[in-house]
Amino acid sequence: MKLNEIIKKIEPLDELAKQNCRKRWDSIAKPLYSLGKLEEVIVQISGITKSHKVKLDKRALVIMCADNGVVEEGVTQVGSEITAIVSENFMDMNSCVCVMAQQAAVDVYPIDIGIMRDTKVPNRKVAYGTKNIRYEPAMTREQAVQAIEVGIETVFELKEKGYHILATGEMGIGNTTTSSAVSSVLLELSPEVVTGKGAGLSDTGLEKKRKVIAEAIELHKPDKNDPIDVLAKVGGFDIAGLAGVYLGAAAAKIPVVMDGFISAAAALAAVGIEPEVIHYIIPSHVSKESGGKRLLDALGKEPFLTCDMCLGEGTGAVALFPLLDMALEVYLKMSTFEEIEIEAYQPL
Ligand SMILES: O=C(O)c1ccc[n+]([C@@H]2O[C@H](COP(=O)([O-])O)[C@@H](O)[C@H]2O)c1
Ligand SMILES: Cc1cc2nc[nH]c2cc1C
Repeated sequence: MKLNEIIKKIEPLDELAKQNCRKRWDSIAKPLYSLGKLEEVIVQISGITKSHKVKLDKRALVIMCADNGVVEEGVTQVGSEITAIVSENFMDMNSCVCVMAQQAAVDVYPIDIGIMRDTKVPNRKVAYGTKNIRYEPAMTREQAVQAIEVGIETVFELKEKGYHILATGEMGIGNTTTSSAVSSVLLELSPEVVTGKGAGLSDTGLEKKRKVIAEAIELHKPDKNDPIDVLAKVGGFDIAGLAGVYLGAAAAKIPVVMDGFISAAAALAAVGIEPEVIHYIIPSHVSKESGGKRLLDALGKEPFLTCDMCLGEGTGAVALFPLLDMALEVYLKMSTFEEIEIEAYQPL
């Protein structure tokens, strides 16, 4: 599925469906707007799906798994080999997000979009890891587009399987370095401001990480007005794949729940490619990673959850589903003022 054709399919949300959804909320026997963002998110989903009859029965988490050449520079606490190990654990439902997803009835779809060795994870590899951005662009522009298209195709495969809502997740040692680099360029903020410790880096490691990011940006000069250039030069296959998930979801009219820092960096790139995508994205939590809040602010999204999480894998996104379920139950099942009044006037 070609990126250019997908972009053309992305439309504004359906205002009539949103109005009908709002009417239903306003008829429910409770104070107006009293479920706040839980009401708004159901209205958003009705606009995305073009129907006030909102359904969230079938939900899938897409986990883009990939390695990053920049790990050679000592910007992470653990080595690249961990990416493959954790990614294969997804297949055995043996990771934090898998436990959470089972609890929230979310199906888990890990994808090997560029792990550095062969794995038992479904293979959509663009390459065996990216290049080290300190010396070379992470990937070619063609590879960035290919990774985006993997994300788009994944969405359409899941649509075919009947999924009503998607969530984003990723696994890739070193991907907070690439996400920070992408954020630094797209937000026009220094690496100091947007770069944190990722998965448990030391203070000296953090200094090194910021320096490596600054050097990579200086060397490759990514064009902030061209998000594909930014993804190709200082991003990763996982981030590009997730950007494709947002673009694909918007084209397929499927709501997509965004996870933490890496997922938000990918969202910023996707919105840079096609601004209308923003309306199809549902935020979940604010990552504890330094740039997490900055990215949400730039996307104009407020988190539902502030849990100081920074695990990745899609854990924050999956954590939102029980809340979405409660909101939808009230929306679908609660009596209206009219119904209650009629009951109240029934003779005893
Ligand atoms: O999503 C987040 O907010 C987040 C913040 C920090 C770390 N992570 C996870 O940790 C890994 C990246 O950390 P690092 O230090 O290797 O760049 C990667 O597999 C992510 O899923 C995720
Ligand atoms: C063990 C481990 C699990 C992860 N899950 C997401 N990122 C991770 C990083 C590490 C190190």
